[in-house]
Amino acid sequence: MTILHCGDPARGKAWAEIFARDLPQVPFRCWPDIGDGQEVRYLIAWTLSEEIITALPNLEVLFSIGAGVDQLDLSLLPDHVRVVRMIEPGITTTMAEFVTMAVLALHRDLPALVAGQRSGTFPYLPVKMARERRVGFMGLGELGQAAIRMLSPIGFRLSGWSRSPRQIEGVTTFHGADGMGTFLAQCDILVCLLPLTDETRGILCRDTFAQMPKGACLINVARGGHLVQDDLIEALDSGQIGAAMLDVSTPEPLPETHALRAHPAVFLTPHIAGVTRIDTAVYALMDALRAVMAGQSVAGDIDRTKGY
Ligand SMILES: O=CC(=O)O
Repeated sequence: MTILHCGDPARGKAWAEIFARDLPQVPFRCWPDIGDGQEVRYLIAWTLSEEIITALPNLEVLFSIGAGVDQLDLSLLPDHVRVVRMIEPGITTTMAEFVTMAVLALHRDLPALVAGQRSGTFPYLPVKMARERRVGFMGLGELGQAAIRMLSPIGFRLSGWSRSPRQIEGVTTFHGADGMGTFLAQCDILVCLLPLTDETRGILCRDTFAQMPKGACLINVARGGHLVQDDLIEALDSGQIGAAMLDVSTPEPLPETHALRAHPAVFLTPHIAGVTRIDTAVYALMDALRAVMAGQSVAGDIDRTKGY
């Protein structure tokens, strides 16, 4: 009953040592050193290949190294293989910190201030207080709720949209297709933290931007596939969207000549908002593995029919 790590060798080495100490009954191996492939019941990976899946005929559970699972080609997996995403304090905290930074940066017009520094105009822009700014979250899962908790004491007016109804203290919530228009109409800053599925691909598009207040801002810390990049460029150029902070793009990184790279109203970061931490994720992984071995459900269980 072996667990196989497939990814960054430094992380694999560190985790192998911690497993040997804390969960010695589950041998921990690092790809490509799989030993007897028949023994591997558990795989922890960021992406999948046919070569890996073919080498593991008795695989039972795939653990994602990340919070999302869309980067794993799940069609390679037999239907019975359970998929568990990573829920760990390192990702949650770094994501909440990043979103807080991004919301504050857009709230205080940082892109325009930086552009003003570069051009030497140093514009004296009107200043609003947090209680005058409406921040809306698309996606109210683990990461969205953590960011909301961090932002809440600053005083922003918080709202959220999700596929099915959610109640969160201090947050005005909307759901489903019917709730989308009303939600968007009151987003001065929109934060996307949705899982990427067939339904959410391209959700940040011309039609969505048109329903937001003129000059509203966008933060995408989910996946590049949520955003129709050409629609964003058009919305930025028309002033419908005032500024954007994008931690993800298609592809990553964007080509050097891409219009978003040099756009004065856009901040791009290299998919670094929420980071799986070597020192915290290993304990979350061991907890999830212990629960799985005891036949229990875990918070990160993925419904493979829904994709999240
Ligand atoms: O994008 C990062 C993750 O899925 O954790």
